[in-house]
Amino acid sequence: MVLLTGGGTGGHLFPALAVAEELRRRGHEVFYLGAQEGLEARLLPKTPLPHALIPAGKLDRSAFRPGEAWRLLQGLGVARAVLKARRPKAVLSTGGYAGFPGAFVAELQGVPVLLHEQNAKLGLAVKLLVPLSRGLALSVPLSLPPRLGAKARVVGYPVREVRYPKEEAKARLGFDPKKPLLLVLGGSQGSLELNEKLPPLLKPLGLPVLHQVGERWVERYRHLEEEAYRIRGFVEAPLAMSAADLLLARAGAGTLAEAAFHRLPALLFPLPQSLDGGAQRANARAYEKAGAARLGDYARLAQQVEAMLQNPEPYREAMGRLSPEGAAGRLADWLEEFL
Ligand SMILES: CC(=O)N[C@H]1[C@@H](OP(=O)(O)OP(=O)(O)OC[C@H]2O[C@@H](n3ccc(=O)[nH]c3=O)[C@H](O)[C@@H]2O)O[C@H](CO)[C@@H](O)[C@@H]1O
Repeated sequence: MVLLTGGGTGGHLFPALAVAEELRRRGHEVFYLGAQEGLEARLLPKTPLPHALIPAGKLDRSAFRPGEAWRLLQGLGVARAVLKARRPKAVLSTGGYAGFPGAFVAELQGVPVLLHEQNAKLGLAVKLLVPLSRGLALSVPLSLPPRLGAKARVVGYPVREVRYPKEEAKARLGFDPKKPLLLVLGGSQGSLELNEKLPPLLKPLGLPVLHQVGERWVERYRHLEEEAYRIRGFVEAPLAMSAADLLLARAGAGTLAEAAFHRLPALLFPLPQSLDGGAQRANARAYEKAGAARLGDYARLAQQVEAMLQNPEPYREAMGRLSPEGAAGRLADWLEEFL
């Protein structure tokens, strides 16, 4: 049995789910440990995965918050009980505050723990867990101090490797299969900036748009909905990315890895440095440098959209070169070394 843990946001949850699926395909038993208040609390009950949801205090670099510390302590207690009952032979943590308690307890008990970092920078949970871990799987090459570098292997970002034929995907989403489709993704929580700025700029273009605004904002933006401009709280990403001809998005590691898998050209609006320490700006620049995406400019958006729709091939090819295909398999291979 392999215990998978990680979440809070989609960027930490979906890679773990991709690995869970791969392990089950290979005949291994898996169990998922997530956080009560994370995205996983909503999604896990819709999967066939056995799971438990625990209290998991949010880790914060800059401040000590007693409520969160108390939840973390409670979470460590529940994680201990889950590990005792399930007796996993290996643990994979994809980080986020949800991925800390289970992996930390496992490390203290001597159970082999593998970590997966999605971004071009180590997150706090991964940083705290790495000293006692047995391996650090990376999405992209990082320069690390030698004692961490010795544990690290680049495996890529595990994505849900499901593609649909483009016209079929458009029809399934209720769009005209013959027209180009723009997809706006604000990340797993939605992006207020994209929600405010993009509709007035995109609507005059008269192109079909699927705009994911975030579950908690869907009522606020419902009034924007039109026949050709659909508002959704959350979309099924493999279907939406198969259908789309151009992506307008933040620059979360997950969204970008999936765009690469789907060879989907992208216009990127990374989170400001102050909100994530610069991870998304670094992600966006790497994709731009590779020729797979452009940084979005609200002042010139119409020209940017038109140019990319007219000549998508160079972007599609560059996205294809960045595709993380096989990452879930490589992580499953590594976990199997401990079984
Ligand atoms: C605000 C914040 O802390 N953002 C971080 C968070 O991003 P966040 O979780 O928002 O973003 P990512 O782009 O990495 O991942 C989102 C995931 O959710 C999926 N999805 C999203 C919307 C939707 O409607 N349907 C859907 O399935 C996407 O397909 C993707 O798999 O984790 C990422 C990976 O650690 C980081 O790079 C981001 O900086």
